[in-house]
Amino acid sequence: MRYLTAGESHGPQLTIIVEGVPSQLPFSKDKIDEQLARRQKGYGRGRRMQIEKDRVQVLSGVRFGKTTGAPIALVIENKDWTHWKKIMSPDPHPEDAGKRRISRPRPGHADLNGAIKYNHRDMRDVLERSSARETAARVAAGAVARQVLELCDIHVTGHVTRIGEVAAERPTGLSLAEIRQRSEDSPVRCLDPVAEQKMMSLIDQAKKDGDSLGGIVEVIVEGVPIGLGSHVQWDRKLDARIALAVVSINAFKGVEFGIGFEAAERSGSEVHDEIMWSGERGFYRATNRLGGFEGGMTTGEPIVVRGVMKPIPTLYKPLKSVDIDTKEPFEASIERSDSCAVPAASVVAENVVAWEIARALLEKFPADTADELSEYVAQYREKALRF
Ligand SMILES: Cc1cc2nc3c(=O)[nH]c(=O)nc-3n(C[C@H](O)[C@H](O)[C@H](O)COP(=O)(O)O)c2cc1C
Ligand SMILES: C=C(O[C@@H]1CC(C(=O)O)=C[C@@H](OP(=O)(O)O)[C@H]1O)C(=O)O
Repeated sequence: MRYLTAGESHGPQLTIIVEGVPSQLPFSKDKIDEQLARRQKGYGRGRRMQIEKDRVQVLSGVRFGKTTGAPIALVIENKDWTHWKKIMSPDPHPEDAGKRRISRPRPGHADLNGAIKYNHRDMRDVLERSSARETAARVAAGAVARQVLELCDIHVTGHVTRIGEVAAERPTGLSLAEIRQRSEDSPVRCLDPVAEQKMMSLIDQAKKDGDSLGGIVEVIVEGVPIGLGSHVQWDRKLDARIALAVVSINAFKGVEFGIGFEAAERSGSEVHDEIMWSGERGFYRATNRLGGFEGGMTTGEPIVVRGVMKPIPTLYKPLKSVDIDTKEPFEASIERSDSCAVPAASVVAENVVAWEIARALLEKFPADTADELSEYVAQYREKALRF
């Protein structure tokens, strides 16, 4: 499977083309809309989310509720575009062109590097595409992948484990359904009600101070067969591909699996997951400290991956920067902005991870139809159990 996205933050729409989805897969537009709606929520989002109401249009590759095997073209409209038609016009000499030219780069955003690289004197030509509006498109692609995963009884969920200085570990023993429900009920997608309140106050304070906050999100995937990904070539290692997908989310700066960076502090006997066997389960692990991966392949234990998001770069609080025209320093660049988007980003993370797993699943079990795929997976699971 592969996909491409196109579209600017204030252009008419986001466009997604998804290819490689098997035919005859029951396809639900509502399930995509559900993921898009989840991404729009979250305490700390700015005014743009009150304008948008993301819904997908399915333009190809689906007929009478099932995939045909052809490329699936999806569109998400930007409602805000009506206010930006002139500024975003593709015409050579649009009326008002240049009126709102941006010459003041924000530290932490793509503005300055993109302007120099692509020779744009109006940094809108950079920020429109570097905007995390594009993550709506990635969520739509991920929501298609989730439908492939559901067919094979693989389920993905996520939650927030930190915002700023407030951490909230996942209580042990929660089922995936409970994690999903609790994070769904929380405005910051956090599983701990005490931490939730602290996170919300912290976001209120950051907003008041004209500042922003980052955090950490965790994604958990259950039902993954042993052996997705491969040790034989660097770019086939599935943990590495998931790491790329997570760090490619706007403002994400790092990723870890299982105990992650804590592995550096522990000795081997406190890190590696001992191998067990039972007739009922086949091979399994006593613990899951490595987060579901060894040798770039899934171990069959839940995949546990965390990503760290830096604070949002657009601030009301002045940060030093230099105007690209006058070369004079200035100290404030006021733009409408989110103050914390970690809860929304956890939904993006779930969906980009879902995409990578579905892709790896179809690499291990190449199938033209949904039936073939579920049959191959079931056969393999049986074989692995008897190994
Ligand atoms: C869901 C989401 C919403 C975001 N909202 C904003 C925002 O309102 N303002 C902003 O400056 N950056 C926002 N960002 C972060 C920027 O898009 C990101 O920092 C920028 O593209 C630069 O890329 P980098 O941080 O990955 O280097 C958001 C990120 C995500 C994932
Ligand atoms: C539009 C979305 O996120 C945007 C991401 C973003 C940025 O710079 O990344 C800036 C803001 O948009 P605007 O410039 O219109 O205020 C966010 O709201 C979205 O998530 O759908």
